[in-house]
Amino acid sequence: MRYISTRGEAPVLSFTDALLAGLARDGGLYVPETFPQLSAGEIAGFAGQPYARVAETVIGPFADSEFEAGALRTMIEAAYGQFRHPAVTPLSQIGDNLFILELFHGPTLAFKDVAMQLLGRMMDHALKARGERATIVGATSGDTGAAAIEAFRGLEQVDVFIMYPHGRVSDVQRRQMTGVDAPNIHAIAVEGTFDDCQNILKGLFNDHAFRDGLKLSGVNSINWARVVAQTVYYFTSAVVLGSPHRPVSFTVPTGNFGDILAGYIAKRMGLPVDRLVIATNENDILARTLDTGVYEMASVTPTQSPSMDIQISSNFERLMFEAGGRDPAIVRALMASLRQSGRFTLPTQMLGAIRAEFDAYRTGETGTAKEMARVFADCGQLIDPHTAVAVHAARKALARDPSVPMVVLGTAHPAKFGDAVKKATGRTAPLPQHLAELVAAREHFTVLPNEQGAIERFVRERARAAGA
Ligand SMILES: Cc1ncc(COP(=O)(O)O)c(C=O)c1O
Ligand SMILES: N[C@@H](CCOP(=O)(O)O)C(=O)O
Repeated sequence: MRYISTRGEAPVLSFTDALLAGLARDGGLYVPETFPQLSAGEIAGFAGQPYARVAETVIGPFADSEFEAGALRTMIEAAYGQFRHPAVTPLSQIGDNLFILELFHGPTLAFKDVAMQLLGRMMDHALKARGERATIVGATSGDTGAAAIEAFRGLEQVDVFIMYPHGRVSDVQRRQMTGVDAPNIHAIAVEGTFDDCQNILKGLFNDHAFRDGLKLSGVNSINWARVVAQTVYYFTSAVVLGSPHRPVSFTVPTGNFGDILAGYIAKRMGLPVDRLVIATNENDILARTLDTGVYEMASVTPTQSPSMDIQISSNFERLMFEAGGRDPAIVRALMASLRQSGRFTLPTQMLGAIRAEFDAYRTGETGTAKEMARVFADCGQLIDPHTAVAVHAARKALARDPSVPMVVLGTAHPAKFGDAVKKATGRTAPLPQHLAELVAAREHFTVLPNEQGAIERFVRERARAAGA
């Protein structure tokens, strides 16, 4: 399988090259040249299979022969052996035809672990095979950073630099990043928002001298391997609910658009997905875009679901590429407009193609808190504020078509957002023991200004790949 850039001006790469590259050199995102197809029979065969077996079948065609025989299976088994639930991503039911897909049973209690546990192993494997080192940079609103630090800490081949918005992540999220004392891990508190961190991240990749000198690599969902690993749980959950004989819809709490894009990819691979529902908090740029056709940035409002406090939703670019008939010139023009004026208008055909697959709903702060309280009152289940945003949206979507089962992606454990959960429900979700110890540990982090130059200097001084 070969990978092309959404902007059409970067080298075509293999899976492992795209894995190690992160962002394409033209500023675009890598996508596969074609989507592998799974037949109804193959999907039906997933019923009763362990998660790791399904992962091997779904991910295998994207990476095909790039790992030596048995290596992908070994990495997948090791990655999902880290999860605290035997089903890896179990489903629970909270209402008529309404289900939560629990994606938070990994080491850092968020859906990011599902992809990151595998990504860490694949990168380490590829780097060792090439005898190379890499400098991994990441931008996080809290969860990606913790998952990356957990997956990469102590690894010989990589140094990891994670930028997070100073003062805008939950206490547990911050301590999961800053409580790790490992020589290859660097937590950077940037004086800005998550969008600022992500802009700097893209700036680092677009500075080709810096990028090449440091052998830069990325673990955000701009990395295609992240998205493909997240595709697996759409298959496992839909099959439990009767697919491929029955369509299933999904509602996804959305920020950078990686998680819901994975659902779209699953559909393109043959999974009978009915609707894909984008759930946003008050930072509702995507809901506005689907409504009006205009993607227009506004300022970021801090909310109790901080991981979705975002205006630049990177993976929307991959969807625009698909919905625009894979024409990179259209994507380049729209992204240039965003850079210049903070907005773009989707061409009519592209907007129509997106609306044919996606719906979008916004949930405000009061609705989020009420939803946490309602799910607790109805089912005795604590859910985190990101999941609550999505349950609220899912109820609206279900009211329009109650006949299709709706799966809400439960993206974080309630204990990660203890204050918001307690305020809404009066209850405390206890942290698992291994995290209780970590969040009590001494914190290690550096506060830096919201300037690409300052981050470049910091990374250059500390990265072991510098000059390698
Ligand atoms: C808990 C949680 N929910 C939802 C999201 C949004 O996911 P995505 O950025 O893939 O849209 C994030 C961050 O990515 C998150 O950490
Ligand atoms: N909400 C995310 C933001 C980055 O998302 P990613 O999926 O692109 O890594 C976070 O928790 O950091």
